[in-house]
Amino acid sequence: MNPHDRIVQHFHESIRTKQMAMDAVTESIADAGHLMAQALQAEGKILSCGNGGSAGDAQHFSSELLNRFEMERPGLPAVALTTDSSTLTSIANDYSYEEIFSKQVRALGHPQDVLLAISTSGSSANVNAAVNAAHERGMAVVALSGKDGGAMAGLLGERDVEIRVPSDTTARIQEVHLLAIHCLCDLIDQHLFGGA
Ligand SMILES: O=C(CO)[C@@H](O)[C@H](O)[C@H](O)[C@H](O)COP(=O)(O)O
Ligand SMILES: [Zn+2]
Repeated sequence: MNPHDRIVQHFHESIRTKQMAMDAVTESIADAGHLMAQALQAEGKILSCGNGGSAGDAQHFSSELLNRFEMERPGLPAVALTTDSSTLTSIANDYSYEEIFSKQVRALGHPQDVLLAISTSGSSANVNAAVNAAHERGMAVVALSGKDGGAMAGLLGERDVEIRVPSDTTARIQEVHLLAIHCLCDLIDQHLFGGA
């Protein structure tokens, strides 16, 4: 297939996935936005984590809370657990890669906080360990996943929200995750600061 046709195929697949996902995840995004806004209103913060492209999404989300999304408003408390290379490398080196997020959750997390756990497969051990650590700290979890939800789906409880993208393609799932992240930012702003 020539480059032009490959590009068109990616665009068509992405459009199709977003169309399909819209019906599947709208309610869960609304629930997650409400949960996060309530946490922030209660002086809580949002911790976020993920691997690879999802680490980028974790940082994208935290930056839009700390700085701003579209509305002029004060910064909101958020921490991406994917950025501090000294912390990440020392935990991986001294303990294991699986603990790079969970050890941070245990150090930073409080019951009024929320963890945004991002994994297209739902089977990344370090993200799932962070989910368990968040529960130990009494925190609620918003899971951004895909495929069959992976092992992460089985870790979630009543207070948690799962936003599972109905696709088996990692890149397509990530493209919907980013759209969901922007919806969450908008819902938080609307909930906390009203009107556009
Ligand atoms: O961004 C991509 C693929 O589009 C990759 O970097 C991807 O994030 C990595 O393979 C991750 O390790 C996948 O982890 P997960 O989404 O299954 O938790
Ligand atoms: Zn990617």
